[in-house]
Amino acid sequence: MSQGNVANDKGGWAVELNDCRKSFGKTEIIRGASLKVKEGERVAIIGPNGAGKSTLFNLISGRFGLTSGEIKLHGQRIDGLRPFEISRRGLARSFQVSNLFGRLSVFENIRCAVLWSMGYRYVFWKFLANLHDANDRAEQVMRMIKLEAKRDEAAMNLTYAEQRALEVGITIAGGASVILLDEPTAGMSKSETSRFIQLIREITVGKTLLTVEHDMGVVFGLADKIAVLVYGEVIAFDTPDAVRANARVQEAYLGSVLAEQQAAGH
Ligand SMILES: Nc1ncnc2c1ncn2[C@@H]1O[C@H](COP(=O)(O)OP(=O)(O)OP(=O)(O)O)[C@@H](O)[C@H]1O
Repeated sequence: MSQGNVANDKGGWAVELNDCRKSFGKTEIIRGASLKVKEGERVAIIGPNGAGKSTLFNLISGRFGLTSGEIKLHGQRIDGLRPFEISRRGLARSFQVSNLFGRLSVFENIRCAVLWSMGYRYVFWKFLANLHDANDRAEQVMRMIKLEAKRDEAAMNLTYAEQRALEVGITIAGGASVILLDEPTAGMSKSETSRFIQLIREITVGKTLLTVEHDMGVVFGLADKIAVLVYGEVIAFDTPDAVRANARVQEAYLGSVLAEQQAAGH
């Protein structure tokens, strides 16, 4: 692994996992995973089915508690915090399962996410005072995800790719600095995927991105670095070229996956 232990130029790591472990009952699923992600880096987490990728996301976002180890966001411990507390500290995640309000319009879906992130759910006078800011931010996000033309369309009437773009818009609506995307291109056609990757690239400029992904085309096209998770351990964390050339990764995972995806024309 070429991952150093010295913090980057900005003076810190965006996300740090130190010897993280997670058991469900007697089964240990995350088995001493460590990872240090620099500010502004785009990292793809890959690995076989059941390796623990989604579990790792659930640990980082606070949905699950750690069995042992520590997780830091911008140098501050976040393990033990609740998901909304972690989200207020600037980490946002998307879900594989749709998070949209089907009957609400594109604009309303985004504005809900903006207001939620501002924390004005219950304080009505604050809500009114800040509605203007929320509207501006929602308009801005809608432009970023290129759905201005669908502004008043109900989310349930969008195409699948548009719904996924809206999901990403909702994830970034609060202006989080660290974004976790769980299989963002799952279920998309090849052309939708390449457009979507470009979109993710644009909207995550200057942000730290962690993504779980099965499509190696997406991984190699998007990631600055790749973390390979096998049986709950990060066995490699390096640039795409170095990971591709890593014999242990080839043997444990990548060799068979690349052969399969090439055969399937991906
Ligand atoms: N809440 C839970 N309770 C018990 N076992 C769980 C729970 N969540 C996940 N697991 C188990 O942990 C293992 C890892 O699951 P996880 O979904 O994290 O893997 P993954 O790498 O994301 O897999 P995939 O690529 O198939 O999505 C699986 O064996 C799963 O059954």
